[in-house]
Parts: sequence; structure tokens; C-alpha cells
Amino acid sequence: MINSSAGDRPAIEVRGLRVSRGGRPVLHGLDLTVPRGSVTGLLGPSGCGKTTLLRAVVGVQRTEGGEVSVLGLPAGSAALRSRVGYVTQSPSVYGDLTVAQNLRYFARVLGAPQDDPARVVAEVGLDGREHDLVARLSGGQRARVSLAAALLGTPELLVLDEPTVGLDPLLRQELWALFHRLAAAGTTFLVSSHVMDEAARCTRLLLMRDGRLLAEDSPQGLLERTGAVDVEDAFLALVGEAAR
Ligand SMILES: Nc1ncnc2c1ncn2[C@@H]1O[C@H](COP(=O)(O)OP(=O)(O)OP(=O)(O)O)[C@@H](O)[C@H]1O
Repeated sequence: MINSSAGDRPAIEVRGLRVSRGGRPVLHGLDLTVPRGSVTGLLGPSGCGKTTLLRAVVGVQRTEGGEVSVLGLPAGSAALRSRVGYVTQSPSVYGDLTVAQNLRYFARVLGAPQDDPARVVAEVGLDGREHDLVARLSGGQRARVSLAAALLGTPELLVLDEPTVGLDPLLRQELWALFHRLAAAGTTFLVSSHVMDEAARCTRLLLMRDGRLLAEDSPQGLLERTGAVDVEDAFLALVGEAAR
């Protein structure tokens, strides 16, 4: 049983999490924590179970065992709805509405402040595109509209599934800078990626492979522990260690 008061708890605590999908075990008893105010990267190869873990954190994944606690409450609790933002891999905004119409709609659903749409448009760098239909935007722009929608209401935890896929390097850099700015103000980020070079941008890393956690550490701590030159190298060293 995970206990102690909500305020001093990590943003996310996972204990013994087991999940099967399509009749096959996908997560094999994961234990991990995500500290509040961190920018935690969830890294691992395609198919290792990153999305499944994120779905369990936001409470939309059927689980077979273990516990997932988010901001001191069981994952998926109704009280977490406005406190946790989730951006899936496929854009979750309406193509036949403009950027501004989408954001006004989601702001109303969430009960976010009236001026929030303008704030989040600026944060994701979409100024000037407010009146464009989402269907006419590029893939990267559409992804940023989804991110903007998740920022409405200033949630305490943002769970982002590969938010930088398909974005140009400059935009990727800007988005990571945004994550760090918001984290400095207290927001927690859990961001998945299968691109190891994004690891250096995180304050903390969860390295996953085949539904198991290989490491939970800071980028620096990981390199020191494995003697590796970069996170990709550290990942390979840990895979080798696990196989021995
Ligand atoms: N709807 C589903 N039904 C059955 N199996 C699924 C389903 N979705 C995912 N899986 C399986 O669960 C495993 C983990 O998938 P998951 O999407 O969590 O991986 P991932 O690490 O997020 O991959 P990627 O980086 O490619 O998004 C994979 O073996 C996948 O085939």
C-alpha cells in the first residue's frame, strides 16, 4: 500500500504494475517514481511499453496488478481530471475547427480561465495561426495545438507521448525550453521518446526495455554509473548487464 500525505508525495508512484494487452504481458511489474517539478523522460525502443505505462498513469489502461498513484490519488480518479494533462501520439483536436475554436471549446470543458487560449497559443508558438482550420495545419503544428489544449488550466502534471516527433530541431528546442520553464514554476512533466538524444534535455530518466525498467536516474548519474559517453551508450551497457 502506498501511503503518506498527498503534499509531500512524488507526482507519480508506480508499484508492481502489471499490464497485458492483446493477451500478452506488456508491463512486468514496474516500480518507479516521478518527482514533482521534474522533467522526466521515459525512453525506450518502439514497442517496449511506454504508451501503455502513460495510459496507466492517466488511468485509461486496464491493469492486472500493482498500484499507480498520481498526485497522491489513485490514477484515473475524477479529482485528477483537471490536474493532469495528457497528449496522445495522434492529435486529439478537431480538424474542422480553427485553432482558437478548439482551444475555446476545451477551455470551457475544463473550466479554464477565459484568457487561457491566448496564453497557450503563445506558449506553443502558434501566434498568427489562431484562425487557421486545424485540418489545414502541418503535422507538427497540429501536434502543437494538442499540446496547447493540454496546457489549458495549467495542470500540475503533463503526460506527453512523443510530443516532439516530426518537429524541426528549432521547434524541439523551443518546446523543451517551455517544459523547463513550466517545470521551474512547479509543473511536473513525464515525456516519452524513442529518440535517445532527447535524454540530455531531461532532469530525470526512466529507461525501459521489453516492459521492464532498466534504470531510473538523472542523465548525469546514469553516465557516471555506466561509464558511458551518452545515454544511447548507457542504454546498451544496461541491456548488456541485464543479459548477463
Ligand atoms: N491495442 C493493442 N492491442 C494489443 N496489443 C497492443 C495494443 N497496443 C499496443 N500493444 C502491444 O503492447 C506492447 C507495448 O506497446 P506500446 O504502445 O506501449 O509501446 P511503445 O513503447 O509506446 O511504442 P512506440 O514507441 O512505438 O509508441 C507492444 O508489444 C504492442 O504490440
